[in-house]
Amino acid sequence: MIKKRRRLSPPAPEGEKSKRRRILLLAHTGRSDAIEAAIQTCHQLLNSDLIPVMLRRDMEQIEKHSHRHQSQLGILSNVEILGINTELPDIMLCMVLGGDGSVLRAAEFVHGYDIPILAVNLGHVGFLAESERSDQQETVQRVVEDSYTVEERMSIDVKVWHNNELIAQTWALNEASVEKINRERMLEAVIEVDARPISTFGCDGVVLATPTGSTAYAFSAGGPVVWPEVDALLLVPISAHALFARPMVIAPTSVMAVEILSRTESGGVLWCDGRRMVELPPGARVEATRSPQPVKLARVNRTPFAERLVRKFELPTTGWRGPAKTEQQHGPTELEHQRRASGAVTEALKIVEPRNITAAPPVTGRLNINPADLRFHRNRKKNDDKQTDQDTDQK
Ligand SMILES: NC(=O)c1ccc[n+]([C@@H]2O[C@H](COP(=O)([O-])OP(=O)(O)OC[C@H]3O[C@@H](n4cnc5c(N)ncnc54)[C@H](O)[C@@H]3O)[C@@H](O)[C@H]2O)c1
Ligand SMILES: Nc1ncnc2c1ncn2[C@@H]1O[C@H](COP(=O)(O)OP(=O)(O)OP(=O)(O)O)[C@@H](O)[C@H]1O
Repeated sequence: MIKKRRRLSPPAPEGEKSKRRRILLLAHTGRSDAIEAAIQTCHQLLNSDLIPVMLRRDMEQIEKHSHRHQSQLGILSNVEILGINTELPDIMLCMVLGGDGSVLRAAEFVHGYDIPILAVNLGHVGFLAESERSDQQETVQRVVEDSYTVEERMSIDVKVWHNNELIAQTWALNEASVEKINRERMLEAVIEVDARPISTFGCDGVVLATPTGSTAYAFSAGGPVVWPEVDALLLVPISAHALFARPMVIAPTSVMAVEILSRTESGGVLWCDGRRMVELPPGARVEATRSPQPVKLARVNRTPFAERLVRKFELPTTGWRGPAKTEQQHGPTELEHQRRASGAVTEALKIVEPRNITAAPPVTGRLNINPADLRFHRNRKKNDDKQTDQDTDQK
C-alpha cells in the first residue's frame, strides 16, 4: 500500500544539508524493467519525503533509455547525484533493482560504509535479493517506514603476495577464486590452511568462499551449502586432478592460502565476486581471512534460508508431508484408529537388541499369531529333540 502523495519538503537553506533520509538507488540500467522500477521508486520515495540518490552514469542511462516521454522524467531533477550533491556517509540504505550481479556491484560501492543493501530481484536468480519484482512497492514502503531488519554477512579480506611482497589487497562477499589463465594448461597449486600445506595438485582453480558464496561458484565446484549464520570459511578445488580434492570447511579464524607453484610457467588469475581481478604470476600466493567488515543486507521478510534455497534453486519437494505431528497435538491418525480397531498391535513394538542389559519392555496388546503355526513349531521342536536323543544313544 502506498500512502497518499505528500508535498515535497522545502529545500534546506543554502549551505545546510537537509536531514531527509537519503536512499542510494542502484538499478541495472541495461534492463528496461529495472529502469522503469527505478523511476517508480524515485516517485514513491519523493512522495514520502525521502531523497533518492543515484550515480550520474545510471541517471544518464535512465534518461536515455526510458520509454517514458521526456515530460514524465521531470521527477529526476529531484534526485541527488552521488559525489555531487551528496556523499556515501549521508546514505541511509542502498536499494538495488537487479540480480545478484547488481547486489555484488552495490556491495562494492558501499564497502567500508555502514550502509545496508536491500535488493528487489529484477535479474534471473536473485539469490541475494530480498524481494521479487511483484513486491517492489511494498518493499519501498518498508524503507519509507524504516521497517526492516539488518543481517550481517561475512566477507573475506584477500591479499596477494609475490616474492614476499604484498602486490594486491582486496575483499569479497562471495568468494576469491584463483583460476588458471591458460585454457590448455592446468594450474599447479598448493593449498594451505594456517601455514600448513594440505595438498598440491593440478586443477582449474581453487575457490576460497564465505557462507554467502557457498551457493555461488563454490556450489558449482561441488562445495557444501552453508547456512548464512554459520561462521566458517570454505576452500573448494575446481576440477582438481587428484585423489584428494575434497571441499573443506575451515574455522573462521583461519588463514586459507593458495600458492601457484613457481616450477610451472603458467600463472593464474584471481577474481573476487567476479568483479575485482588480479593477475597472478607463477609463485604468487593468495591469502584469505575473515574480514572485520561484514556486508549488511536489509531484510523485510523473515523467510528461512531453507525456503530461499528451495525457491531459488527450484528444488523438488513433492512428497514432503510436513514435520511429524505428535498424537497429543493432533489425536490419533485415521490409520492408527484402524490399527487399534483391528486389535493387531496396540503399541509400537520396541526392538531391544541382545546387548541391551535392561529388561525388555513388555509387549502390550495381542499379537496376531495363528494357533496352527504354534502347533507346527511345537511339533517340529519335539521331532528335533527326539532326533538328538537317538543320535546320542547311537554314540
Ligand atoms: N561456474 C560458476 O558457477 C561460476 C563461474 C564464475 C563466476 N560465478 C559466480 O558469479 C558471481 C558473480 O555474479 P554475476 O551475477 O556478476 O555474474 P554472472 O552474471 O556470470 O552470474 C553468475 C550466476 O551466479 C549467481 N550468483 C551470484 N552470487 C550468488 C550467490 N551468493 N548465491 C547464489 N547464486 C549466486 C547469479 O545469480 C548468476 O546466476 C561470482 O561471485 C561467482 O560466485 C560462478
Ligand atoms: N547500472 C549498471 N551498469 C553496468 N553494469 C551493471 C549495472 N547494473 C548491473 N550491472 C552488471 O550487469 C551484470 C548482470 O547483472 P545482474 O546479475 O544484476 O543480472 P542477472 O545476471 O540477470 O541476474 P542474476 O545474477 O540474479 O542471474 C553484473 O555484472 C552487474 O554488475
